[in-house]
Amino acid sequence: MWSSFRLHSHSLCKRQAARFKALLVNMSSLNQGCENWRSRLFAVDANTSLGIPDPFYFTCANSSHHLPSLNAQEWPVLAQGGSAHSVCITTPQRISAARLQKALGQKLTQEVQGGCKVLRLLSYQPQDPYGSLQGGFLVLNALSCPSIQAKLQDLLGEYKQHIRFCSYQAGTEGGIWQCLWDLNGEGKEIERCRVLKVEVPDPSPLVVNIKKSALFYKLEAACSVLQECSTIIPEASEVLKLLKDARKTVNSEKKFPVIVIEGLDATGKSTLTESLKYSLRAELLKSPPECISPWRKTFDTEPTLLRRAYYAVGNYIGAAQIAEAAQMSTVIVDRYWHSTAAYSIGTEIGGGVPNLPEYHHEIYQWPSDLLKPDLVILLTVSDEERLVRIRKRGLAETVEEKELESNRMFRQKIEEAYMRMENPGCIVVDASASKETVLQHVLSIIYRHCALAL
Ligand SMILES: Nc1ncnc2c1ncn2[C@@H]1O[C@H](COP(=O)(O)OP(=O)(O)OP(=O)(O)O)[C@@H](O)[C@H]1O
Ligand SMILES: Cc1cn([C@H]2C[C@H](O)[C@@H](COP(=O)(O)O)O2)c(=O)[nH]c1=O
Repeated sequence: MWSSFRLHSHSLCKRQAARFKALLVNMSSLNQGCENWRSRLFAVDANTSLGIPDPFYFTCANSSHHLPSLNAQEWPVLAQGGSAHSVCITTPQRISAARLQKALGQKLTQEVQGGCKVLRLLSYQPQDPYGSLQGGFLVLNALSCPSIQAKLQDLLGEYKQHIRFCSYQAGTEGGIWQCLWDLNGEGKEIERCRVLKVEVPDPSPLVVNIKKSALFYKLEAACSVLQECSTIIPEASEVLKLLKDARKTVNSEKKFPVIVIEGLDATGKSTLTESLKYSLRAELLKSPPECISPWRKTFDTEPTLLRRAYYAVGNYIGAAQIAEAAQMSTVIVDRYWHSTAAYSIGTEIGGGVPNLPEYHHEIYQWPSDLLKPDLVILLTVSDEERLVRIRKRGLAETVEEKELESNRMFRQKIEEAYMRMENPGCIVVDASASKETVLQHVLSIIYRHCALAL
């Protein structure tokens, strides 16, 4: 890195050379602190609507590193005269970091328009992927726009204590350099390092992110998020209080079967579960449970970490109610863990089905401390039929439901995630037939699997 800087400095004019000297002084004082930053592994998430169908990965190191340098031609945006900048959120406190990620995402997409792509960026230290994960963004500008850096510095100035801002430049030797900027005052370059090629890493930062902040495989993990945010979102304490109450009378031995009905919205779950309730004289429960639904809107507008913790805790409150009800009758549940998992995975992995983690991956497994149903039915209908049903129904939609309506790839990804769930897996039922035919089909599956008399 040092020799490359020296080579580079030959062509610098006097003023630039003076600035460069100051930079080296800065670097030596910052070298210790930047060691961590330099070896980070970055994942840029796919975003089909922005024309990035697959995630891509890179790392940064000094020039003596053995990995091949990323060639400017391999980052077409730079090769074609565009620009690239990254923002990494360094706040260690996860609730603040999650809120900052959401606020910055909205700000960047609203304010940097005109050929700019704002992509989700995740990075970690390979020696400690879970402890060092950081969120952020990569801003790609296809057009040559010299003012973009100034605009970003201006936009990000107020967050300077909590972010690391970098620009990317094609070097004279054909490689790419990542330049770390100090956002104080006019902003100045502090350090630069080479951008190196990385194949798909294991674990992928995208999967680490799911396990850390989008899917909770233990009640304790989801509760600690709600506890941490209860000072800023009082509703979180209410949810925890209801959890405590619900679990006071937990019955672990079920006497009657528990049957879950899953599927994308408007596939006919409510219609079917109401009919099953009547046909089987069953108790009908829904996720999230009614007692916490007054706070659903609040959590739906919060960042992923908080929103998913709410749904996760909802499953455990639901589990206590299911266990109680299963003492007296068959229980039908409209959505449960599989919805929580499929929507989290489908939302947190960009692009299409090929980007999902492979079959039997740990993220498709059931949480060990959550009551398991005896049977899970997944309703599927064609895209066309589902849209007809949504329009006929005319209810308000969540952001995801709107996304599902407009984005076929997103729909396929969530449905595929449902199908990859294991222990228990889903039995897929084509629900395009009439309501009565679907009911009879599902009843026959229930009788077969749950040994109920016809
Ligand atoms: N088999 C069917 N054939 C035709 N229409 C149906 C069928 N099942 C349900 N519908 C209609 O489709 C619409 C959506 O059904 P329903 O509300 O049961 O879906 P849902 O899966 O519960 O949706 P959500 O998850 O969004 O609450 C309703 O208008 C319903 O009457
Ligand atoms: C239970 C549950 C729901 N969601 C999201 C997925 C959809 O956007 C809506 C559907 O809810 P509806 O009450 O069936 O209309 O909620 C989720 O993300 N995670 C969950 O656990």
